[in-house]
Amino acid sequence: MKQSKSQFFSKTSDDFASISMPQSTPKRVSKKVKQLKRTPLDCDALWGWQTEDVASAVDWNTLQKAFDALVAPSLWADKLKYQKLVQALPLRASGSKTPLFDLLGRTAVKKPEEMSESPHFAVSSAIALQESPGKGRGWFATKTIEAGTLVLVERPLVALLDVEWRDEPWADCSSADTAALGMELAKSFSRSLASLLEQFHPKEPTSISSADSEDEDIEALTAMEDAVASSWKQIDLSESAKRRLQDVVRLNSLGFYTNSEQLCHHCNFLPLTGSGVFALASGFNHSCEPSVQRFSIGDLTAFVTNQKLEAGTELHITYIESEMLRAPKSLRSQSLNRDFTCSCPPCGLDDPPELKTGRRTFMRVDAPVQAKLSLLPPEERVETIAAALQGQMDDEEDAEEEPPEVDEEDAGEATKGAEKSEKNTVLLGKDAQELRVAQAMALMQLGRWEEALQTWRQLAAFACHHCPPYDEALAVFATQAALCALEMKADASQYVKSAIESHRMAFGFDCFRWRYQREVEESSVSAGVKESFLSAAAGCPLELEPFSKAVAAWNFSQDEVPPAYQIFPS
Ligand SMILES: C[S@@+](CC[C@H](N)C(=O)[O-])C[C@H]1O[C@@H](n2cnc3c(N)ncnc32)[C@H](O)[C@@H]1O
Repeated sequence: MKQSKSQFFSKTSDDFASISMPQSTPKRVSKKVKQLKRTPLDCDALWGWQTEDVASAVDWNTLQKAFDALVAPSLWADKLKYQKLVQALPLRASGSKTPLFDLLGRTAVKKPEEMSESPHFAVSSAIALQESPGKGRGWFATKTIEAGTLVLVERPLVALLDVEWRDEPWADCSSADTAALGMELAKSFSRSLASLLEQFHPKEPTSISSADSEDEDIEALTAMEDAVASSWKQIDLSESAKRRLQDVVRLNSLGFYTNSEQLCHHCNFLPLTGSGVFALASGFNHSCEPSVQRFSIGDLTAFVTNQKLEAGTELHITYIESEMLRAPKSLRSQSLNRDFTCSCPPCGLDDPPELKTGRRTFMRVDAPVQAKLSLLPPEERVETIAAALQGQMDDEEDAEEEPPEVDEEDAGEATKGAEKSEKNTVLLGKDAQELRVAQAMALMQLGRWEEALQTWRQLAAFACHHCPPYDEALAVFATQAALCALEMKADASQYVKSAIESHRMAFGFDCFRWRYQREVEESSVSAGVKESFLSAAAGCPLELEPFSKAVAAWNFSQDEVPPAYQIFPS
């Protein structure tokens, strides 16, 4: 199932309805955290390419070959460490060689010949870091940028793979990923890194806590705090400066996930999942109407515009999942759980009254629910999911009750409402999408191609109507729809075209065949259909259309577009 992305996380933020990947059960070993030696990071030696056209400047061929070699089974069996990943995935590009500090507004002290061997980033010369009123720094367009433009590819300054800390006794703590990354930062600490991080947000330690201490295992939490304290012990900084740096990690780290939108073989890439602090990407502010989306190849993370941007416009990403962006404001801000209140246009709108009154129960489609569903025979899975999409749950355990979010001025109204209202069950769009994916896959397993096609169309309709333009999931939904249509011996050309074009726009360059070959090979359709699809995709001309035209080509009926969220009883 699609992996949820935590963006500049606070991973505790969306645990009220998390859709997390099933993770391998951490081994409970009570061992001391290994203090691995790291060379202090020399940020003065970091540089990258500044260029007008990032997509053509990057040497994708070399990168793709290196990636394929990395994930080839013989190498894949090794326990991967982040340091190995960095060496294995080269970022080669062209353009003007620019020291990192120059882009951050401080002149680099090193001469070009003293710079490191490999570049750290490739950035568009059409964007610049500037002051963003009320938000600190932000990235702005300095000239018109078209939709589907790659503006930045960057390797993190400091990063860690999740598999590197999953065996720690504190791995289940809600802020374990941030703590692990903070410890990694301490290990690579240097003067130049300190100087670079001075420009990062926040400037002072914050009081917002990342841990949801109510449900935490106190022993594990203490072990984690001890490990963090021990890793910072050797660093010659005040306690407040150390706390600030841990906040810098918490408020600036980005998770990276390879091929996260794919459905048939995403598990192959789980060992590549990690998180890092990026020098340039940490300048992106949040909006619930983001104009930039991202994807990763290992730790190399790329940022692509999803709409045309005029000079002077700020580029935003989303810090929450794209399927949450049309959820009610109170749920979005709960998911965001950050040190700011979003003031984007949708955040100016009020929530529907039924969400302000009474008690609400969320239907969660998280890892345990997904695991339970996957154990059901396909027919039963299809029926169970159909019932769940109508708000019927067998298992009260799969629901999570929450008090309503109430504005002070609505409090009187809400109390009145609570007395008379029944309990509402909320099915968020992101959970409904997970259910539909599981349903469509089960229908394909059963050879019920027509119903599967209808479900893939609904998934695509949701992505087109409730997610930012060219959501990455659209490519996979269109691919699966095409495979079903081909099994039905129906015309699949529109779906193939949509898969190729939406993929090009979401990923900023044409790499569909490279990314999707395996996804298609692992699908449950016949070998002949796989072959037909791949040859149709190879022969499909790339005609990029405006998003509205690309959506119109699907010809969705009104009934096919699922709501952004549902409240039962409706
Ligand atoms: C990853 S940093 C983004 C860059 C940051 N503005 C800076 O000056 O370094 C995240 C922080 O930026 C601020 N921020 C991001 N999006 C914002 C928004 N929409 N409104 C206000 N502040 C925002 C918040 O303080 C947040 O914790």
